Amino acid sequence: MDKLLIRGGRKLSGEVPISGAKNAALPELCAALLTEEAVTLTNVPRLRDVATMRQLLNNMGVRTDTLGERGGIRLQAPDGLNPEAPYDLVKTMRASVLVLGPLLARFGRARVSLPGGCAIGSRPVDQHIKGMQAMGAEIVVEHGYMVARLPQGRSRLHGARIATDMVTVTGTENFLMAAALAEGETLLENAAQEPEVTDLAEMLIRMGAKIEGHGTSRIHVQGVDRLRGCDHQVVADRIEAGTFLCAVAATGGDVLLRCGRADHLDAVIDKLTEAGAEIEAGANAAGPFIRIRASGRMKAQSFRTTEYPGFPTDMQAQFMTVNCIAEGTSKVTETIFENRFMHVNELVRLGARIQTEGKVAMVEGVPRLSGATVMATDLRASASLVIAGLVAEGETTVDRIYHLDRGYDQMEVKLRAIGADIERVK
Ligand SMILES: CC(=O)N[C@H]1[C@@H](OP(=O)(O)OP(=O)(O)OC[C@H]2O[C@@H](n3ccc(=O)[nH]c3=O)[C@H](O)[C@@H]2O)O[C@H](CO)[C@@H](O)[C@@H]1O
Ligand SMILES: C=C(OP(=O)(O)O)C(=O)O
Repeated sequence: MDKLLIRGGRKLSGEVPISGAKNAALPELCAALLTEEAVTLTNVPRLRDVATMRQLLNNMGVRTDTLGERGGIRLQAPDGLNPEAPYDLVKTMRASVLVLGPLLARFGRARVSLPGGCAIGSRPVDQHIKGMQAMGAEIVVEHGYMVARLPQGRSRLHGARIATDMVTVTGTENFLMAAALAEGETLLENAAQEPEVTDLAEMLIRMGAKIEGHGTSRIHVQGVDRLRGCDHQVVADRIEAGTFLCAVAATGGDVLLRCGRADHLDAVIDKLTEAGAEIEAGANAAGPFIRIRASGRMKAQSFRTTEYPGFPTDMQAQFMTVNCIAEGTSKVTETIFENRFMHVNELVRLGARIQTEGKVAMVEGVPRLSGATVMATDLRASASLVIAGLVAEGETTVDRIYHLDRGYDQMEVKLRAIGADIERVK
């Protein structure tokens, strides 16, 4: 099993290219199921989750070809494929649930394993099921699978008003894909406004879907009879960009994030600026960029995770590490997932002072952390430990980094290029 070995204490400087977003690429790979024509995605990040999604699609009969160096993937989903997502593939990646909407919309049936619980909480899919049922699907859960089909005599889902009990990102994405090919109009209330949802909607519109209101909490979809192929570039990963911003805020330095979208990271950038980092957003010939300059100790920042455009839960762990070595005490409240403080005990092993009670972590900043062996428990927890290792005195080993590889495109290579002393060991 791979580990990361980090010798802390170096400032970071230089340029980092930001990859395409995992959370946009995954639904967009699934959107290729909606048409028999070829779909080409570019800027797809090199991640374990992307490989798993490809495997899942290949297993159904979708052809996927890698194109060149720029993260290009061409997909073609023929008629008559096997609309099944087996447990072995689904268990490693919750985003597999995103095949449900497109399979039902195009083939009228799907058999998708329930994703099950994971390190950050129970993560049920009841809203996905409720929404598909509102669009006319019959769904039973048996032997750990969602077995979905259209009633006898129907060949398409129908439009519906879907108001979810909470804002759900993959739920909204599943409904968007299903509604794009349904008969009639769908109204999504309480829809997720995350940039990845908007990027998927833009891809679907390129495929011929009729969607309005994406990027707001009310999305209208007028279903069409068929969708066509398209070319689409995956939006930049705001969470990868935010993670590098936190790394520089923690270590100090001057780094430019190429292709980073500051407009998708307002809540994080506001907090980092209040903490004392200088952040500039702009654009050059290569596209948008974010530049961060940081020196000395940051000032601790309290925050509360909420849906976009609020502070993202996927940045909570990384910002907590910044708070661990900042001046002052901060209160971090996690409102999205029930169990997303798994990094706390590991950060404490590095010398952090954190107390948790339910959804709240109180972090008392300390002047320094000291290297130790720590264990990654989930994707963003891993990133928070890497940042902690970059500032800790001495050597830190981060074990179980397969979690990190699910969602970061060569993180250690990018960090080394800006001066970090970090290596992957087997
Ligand atoms: C692949 C992907 O895009 N993953 C992101 C997506 O996950 P994901 O789409 O799984 O997260 P959701 O937005 O659905 O979850 C929000 C909350 O709703 C609950 N819920 C959700 C659906 C449902 O049917 N029932 C239910 O109870 C969840 O348990 C959670 O407490 O959004 C999360 C919240 O921004 C991010 O942390 C993940 O990185
Ligand atoms: C929780 C995350 O991803 P997933 O929903 O794929 O588990 C994440 O990206 O931080």
